[in-house]
Amino acid sequence: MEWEEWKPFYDEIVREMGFDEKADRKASLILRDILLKSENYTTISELRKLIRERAYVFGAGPSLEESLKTHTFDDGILIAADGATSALLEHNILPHIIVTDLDGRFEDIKKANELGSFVVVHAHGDNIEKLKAYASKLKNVLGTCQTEPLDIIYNFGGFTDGDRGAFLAEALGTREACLVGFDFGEIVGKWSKPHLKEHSPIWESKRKKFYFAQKLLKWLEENGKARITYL
Ligand SMILES: Nc1ncnc2c1ncn2[C@@H]1O[C@H](COP(=O)(O)OP(=O)(O)OP(=O)(O)O)[C@@H](O)[C@H]1O
Ligand SMILES: Nc1nc2c(c(=O)[nH]1)N=C(CO)CN2
Ligand SMILES: [Mg+2]
Repeated sequence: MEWEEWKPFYDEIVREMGFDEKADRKASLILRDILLKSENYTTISELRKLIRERAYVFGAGPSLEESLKTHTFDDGILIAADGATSALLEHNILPHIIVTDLDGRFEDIKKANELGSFVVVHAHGDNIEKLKAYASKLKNVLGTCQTEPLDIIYNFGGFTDGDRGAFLAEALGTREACLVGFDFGEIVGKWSKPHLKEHSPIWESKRKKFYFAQKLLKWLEENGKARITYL
């Protein structure tokens, strides 16, 4: 998704969610500084080397568990949205790429990163403290933002960790993005937040996030090159 295509979605998201666009822009500059200082950043060309015809993108919906029990996922590149990383690790599956705004279980993200997962870290106005605490502790980080892209900070489009995973798969050039554990609906999967012990009824801000995630995935289905499928 190009910047001009993303901007109208972003404007609506800022309005509806009540985000501070200036803080989002500041977060992007902060992440850039951290990555430049730590020299731990990577580029889209490095990630493109991993690409396969099929990408599996794992969301944190309740159906994820059953899918992990019944499929091997050995015929594609594996992209985990944030909290889904913990579920994959529990099933001894290491994602090639993790897409996160750093509000998942950091110990699991760090463990996967040490074992070889690339981490796509998203900067926004509400995770500046997390960026400062964690971004320099990772290696092989690709930075993303939701404001104008910078030299080493990319914007492929997409809002939540899950739909950004699908937009990343498209940007990497996969032919098919198969979405696993993307249930949306009324129940939030227990991997979505470190404090959740069980799958939980949806709360208001999450409902809005799911609305935009679905709207963006519909756009991708209609306008992207990759075929979007659901498991
Ligand atoms: N029922 C569901 N429960 C949880 N995640 C889901 C569900 N259906 C789809 N997903 C996708 O899986 C992704 C899991 O990411 P996660 O919830 O960890 O982070 P997030 O996008 O940062 O959300 P938040 O900002 O609310 O923490 C979501 O972004 C969403 O796109
Ligand atoms: N400013 C801001 N931006 C975001 C936020 C958020 O909570 N605040 N959450 C996201 C992932 O769901 C993506 N972008
Ligand atoms: Mg997250």
